Amino acid sequence: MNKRLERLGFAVSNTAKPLLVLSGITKRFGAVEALRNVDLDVRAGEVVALLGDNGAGKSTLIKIVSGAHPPSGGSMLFDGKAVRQFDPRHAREIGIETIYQDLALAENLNVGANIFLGRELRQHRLGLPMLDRARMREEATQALEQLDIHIPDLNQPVGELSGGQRQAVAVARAVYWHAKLVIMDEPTAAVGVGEHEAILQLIARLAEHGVAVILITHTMADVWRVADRIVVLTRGAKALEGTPTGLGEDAVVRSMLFGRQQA
Ligand SMILES: Nc1ncnc2c1ncn2[C@@H]1O[C@H](COP(=O)(O)OP(=O)(O)OP(=O)(O)O)[C@@H](O)[C@H]1O
Repeated sequence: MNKRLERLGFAVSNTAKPLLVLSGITKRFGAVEALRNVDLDVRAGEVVALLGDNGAGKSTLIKIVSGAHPPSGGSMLFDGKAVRQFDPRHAREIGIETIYQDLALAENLNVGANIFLGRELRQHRLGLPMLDRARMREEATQALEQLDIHIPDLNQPVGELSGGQRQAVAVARAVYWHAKLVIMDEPTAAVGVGEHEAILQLIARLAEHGVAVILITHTMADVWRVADRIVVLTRGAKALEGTPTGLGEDAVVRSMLFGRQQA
């Protein structure tokens, strides 16, 4: 199975151990303690929904995993190695891609150019490095096919695509660059009903291909559709953890509102 995925170009992790292990993560912003002693494991091919009310600490936690903030305390292991360098470029290099709501796409460029944004393929012609547009287009097409994403005209500027298609381009870019963990921040927040479904299917496909997904969402129905596990943060601490069926929606919502004691 892993060999086949590797041939398809997916980054394959050792599934026996968790891919991401956060232990005792704490984050302080001056007097504000945004995270308190948070533990979190995520395995390859697993979709973990990270839930919590506004200000619970979800963004802070994913910013630590994606290298945007260093933690104030605690440790992070990724793919069996301790992470000591917290910067977004390093996170991407080790296989952690974060898809924020703005998707970080260049609206005026086409799909292929977006997949290779900042990491363009070049070829030498007459001794000069030139963009290899043909190869980028070919590889972009393959990256989309691997995830069963259909975009009729790859020459269209990304700004003209629908919200779901743009989300798919951002995911294809992550997978093309060998993401082992994809963090998605409210991916269905700004899309229509049909597109919403397509994004859920995309998340499920990522997991089928062995990619781990951390999903931040406020939409409970999405959690029950795609998540293998739920982690609820309340006021910076982990309040609840378990499978959707094991926990049940009432307990999850109560925990989001009231925290550990009352859940
Ligand atoms: N850069 C910062 N400086 C100071 N305080 C911050 C900073 N970032 C976050 N916080 C504080 O940390 C706490 C957690 O915020 P965070 O944005 O992580 O929550 P959240 O669960 O993502 O909420 P939301 O769903 O509203 O985005 C809040 O009290 C917030 O005000």
